[in-house]
Amino acid sequence: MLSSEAVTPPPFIHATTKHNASDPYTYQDGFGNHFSSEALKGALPVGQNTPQVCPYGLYAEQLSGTAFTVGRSGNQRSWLYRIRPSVMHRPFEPYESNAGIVGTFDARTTETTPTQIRWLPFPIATGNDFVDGLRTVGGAGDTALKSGLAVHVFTADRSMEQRAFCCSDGDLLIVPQQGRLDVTTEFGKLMVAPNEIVVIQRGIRFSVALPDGPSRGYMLEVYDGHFELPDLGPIGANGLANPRDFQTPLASYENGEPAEWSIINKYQGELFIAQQDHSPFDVVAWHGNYAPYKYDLARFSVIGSVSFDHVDPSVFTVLTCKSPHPGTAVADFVVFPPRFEVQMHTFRPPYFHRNCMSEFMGLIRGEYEAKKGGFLPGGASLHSMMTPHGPDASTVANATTRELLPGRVADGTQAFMFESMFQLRLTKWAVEHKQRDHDYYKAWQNIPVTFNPDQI
Ligand SMILES: O=C(O)Cc1cc(O)ccc1O
Ligand SMILES: [Fe+2]
Repeated sequence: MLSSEAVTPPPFIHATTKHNASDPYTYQDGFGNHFSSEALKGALPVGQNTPQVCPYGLYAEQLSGTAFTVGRSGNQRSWLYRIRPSVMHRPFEPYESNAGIVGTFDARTTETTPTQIRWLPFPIATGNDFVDGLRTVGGAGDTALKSGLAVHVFTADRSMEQRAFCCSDGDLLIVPQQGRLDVTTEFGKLMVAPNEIVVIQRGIRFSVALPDGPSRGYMLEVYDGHFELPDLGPIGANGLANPRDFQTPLASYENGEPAEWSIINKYQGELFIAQQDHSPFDVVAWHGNYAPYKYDLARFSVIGSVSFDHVDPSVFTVLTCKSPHPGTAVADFVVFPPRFEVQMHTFRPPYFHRNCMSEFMGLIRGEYEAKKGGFLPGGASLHSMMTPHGPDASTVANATTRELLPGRVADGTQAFMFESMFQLRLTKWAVEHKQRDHDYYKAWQNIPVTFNPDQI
């Protein structure tokens, strides 16, 4: 029997929906909705997108997230009503201040190895904002052909000031690990705490302030498609990440006073900068279904085995970016949430595995259930395609000898995985990083041989 003492309270759900339009961190709930939002009453044109003159003298601008002719169920676009059209900027020039962003993954710029790789926590460098503190760990494919993905980490101790970033190469899924990110976007503001994620789609301008000081996190970039909720199959209509828990900002704008702003644009894997004399966050109203959103991982409704065996981690998929191959993702964002474990006569930890997908993992907090040390918050691991991996020796020793009482697993922790059908190549920065743990292979060397042919 499960005694009440043995039960740790369920995870605390901290983000509450607010409907107070005077609070800039106010959200609209839902995934993939056609939202409408206006910061000034009457700013959204009624019944048409492009009136001859828009209310309040605003300019209409469409942001297309899919080709015009994509079918209705997949078509994504928004209409923005702004003080100035975003074309009012001076020409883009190469941006030289961050050479750590990589967008081509060939043998000249990157390296590869099938060895299991782990990094101890990436130290937070000083003097960088979110853009200058971005480093590409690895990736695959080609932005120009809209095929592939990149994995980045960021460390920053300065807010972006009068600087906006935009990624022309793909959609960004950002996972803060330390310190909240105060994200101003063209669509409004989002406050994103560790254990929450934010998705900012291709082309959307945003700026990151750091209300808690130094910050660190991970970023997945997909060069094609958009994130969607995974199908639920026999699970039914509810569970995993529920659509109503995704939150999109309400319109909020900065006034049109002249001020010098920089737009830093990642285009074809390279950074460019353009100057303009006004804030890019001058959108007074918008409508559409192409807009950033955040999600609190504590709201994930966990499915698992209640009888025996370890279920594949696909049941922990929060978001997926599908490829043309059914069931095979360009990238899945998977979490390992706190939950009950009740399986009988079962080796309960993540099983030993060789996968036809690449597995990049990070840790937001606590200790991952398969690694008792070495895999630390703010660090990362990569188990490449067909590379063997699994629980470390001490986890195996415990899992094979423990009494299988019902219990809690992973309380207070949150690990995640970017799982991809692509083979990742690593940047020199990642391969040569001083935090790379060259002893990682030792995690598995002391697994005892328990084979006994006379046992039965
Ligand atoms: O720890 C890992 O590498 C990820 C992982 C998790 C799991 O629950 C099952 C298999 C697996 O590879
Ligand atoms: Fe695996």
